[in-house]
Amino acid sequence: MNQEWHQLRNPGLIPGGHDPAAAQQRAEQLGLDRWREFPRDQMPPWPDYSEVEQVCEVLDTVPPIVAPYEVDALRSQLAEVCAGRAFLLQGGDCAETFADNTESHLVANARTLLQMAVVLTYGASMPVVKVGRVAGQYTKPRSADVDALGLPVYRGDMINSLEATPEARVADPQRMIRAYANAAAAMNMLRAYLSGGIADLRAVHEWNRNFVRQSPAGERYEAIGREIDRALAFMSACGVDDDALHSVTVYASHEALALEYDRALTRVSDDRAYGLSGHFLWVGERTRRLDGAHIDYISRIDNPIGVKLGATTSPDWALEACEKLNPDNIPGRLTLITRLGNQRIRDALPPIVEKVHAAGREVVWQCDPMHGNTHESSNGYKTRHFDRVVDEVLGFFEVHRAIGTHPGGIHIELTGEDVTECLGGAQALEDEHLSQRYETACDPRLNTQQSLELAFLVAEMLRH
Ligand SMILES: O=C[C@H](O)[C@H](O)COP(=O)(O)O
Ligand SMILES: C=C(OP(=O)(O)O)C(=O)O
Ligand SMILES: [Mn+2]
Repeated sequence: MNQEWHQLRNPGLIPGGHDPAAAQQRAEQLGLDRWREFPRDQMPPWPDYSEVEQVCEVLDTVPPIVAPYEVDALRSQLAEVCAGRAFLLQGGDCAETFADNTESHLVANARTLLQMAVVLTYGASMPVVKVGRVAGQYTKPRSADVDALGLPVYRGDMINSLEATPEARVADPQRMIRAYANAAAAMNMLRAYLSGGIADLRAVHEWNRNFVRQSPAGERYEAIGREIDRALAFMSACGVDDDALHSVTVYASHEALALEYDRALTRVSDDRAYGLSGHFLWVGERTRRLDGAHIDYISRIDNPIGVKLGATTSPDWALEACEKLNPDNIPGRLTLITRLGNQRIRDALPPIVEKVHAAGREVVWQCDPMHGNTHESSNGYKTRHFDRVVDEVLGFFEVHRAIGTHPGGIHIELTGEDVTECLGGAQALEDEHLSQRYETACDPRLNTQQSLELAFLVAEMLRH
């Protein structure tokens, strides 16, 4: 039975139980452990590597967080984005934490993502592929090894604790097991809830109507809100199948940073490997050296993958990354996530896009308007201004429209809670408001209102 199931959906997956010797042999053929030989930035300061290895032996045999056929489905959907026929919305916490891995937090984030997706679907008149930074976003690359208090820096709940004591900041490999358990629980809950009513299009639209009613900037968004009302009424009059409007797929993504974790959750088939710690894995700005461990690892798995491109990226580098990460030029395989900053995007993005495009490289272009727009507030908070976030997305659309490429998607750090971490937006948050609810474990996230406002603004950009 088990064997038939695998063969039906994934011809080639090792059927039935687990054969460590066969798996190891295939892993060697696929080079899945070559990353261990390469330079590795942001290496967690594990005090005792043998404990890491013991933990990985456990993770080697656990059931994966996601299924191979879902990974394949996401790649196909991203191929549609690549072809200009769909839009990618990716978002969630900068850093998930074990403490916040609760039903209410997961639902709030998923709901916000779905609300944004409805608005964007309408604005783009195309399907929106929804990807959460969820069920595994537990590691953080950092700019410095020590924090403001002189303690070893917090590197995400998979590695150490945010608590400000020297003991809590020691990297603890057992945390990978807790991260796995939390990721599995999150994915389990999301799958159930997303097909159990929270994604119902009419309910999601009703929440958006409330947003429009309550937002100080609501008037500006009323027109789109009313148009969506009419579209829904039309669909319902046509008898559009209720089920189709009731359930939604949200894929899971995280930064592939703690490579031991992602490697241990990689499963091998005869001819390919799936990183099953999440559907979509990306390599961050601080770990993207082409001769490094992270790029090598993601180059060998079959998932859709991404790489962040910061302000120092040259067009040649971007092209080389495409050749290395997507040698067969498979549409949907590679997403280039630019995070250049609103002041740079209009100058820095065109040569990158032109070079990659002229070479005929298939990529999804995605804009992360968060990480290039971070500054310190007058009262010492790491923050971002909503206007700069919006302006970077605007610049992204301008550049792609001018070149004739598809502005494929956005990548946002957000939460479905009313935190006060980013400035501006219709609530006009200012420096003095930041202390009210500054709850992030790492970077400042757009709150619910700011996220929805961004979605309405991007919908306007998509329509023009
Ligand atoms: O999420 C991104 C990075 O981890 C983060 O921006 C680095 O932050 P730091 O500069 O506070 O270390
Ligand atoms: C670390 C991140 O981004 P970047 O690598 O672009 O700085 C992130 O997405 O949280
Ligand atoms: Mn971040």
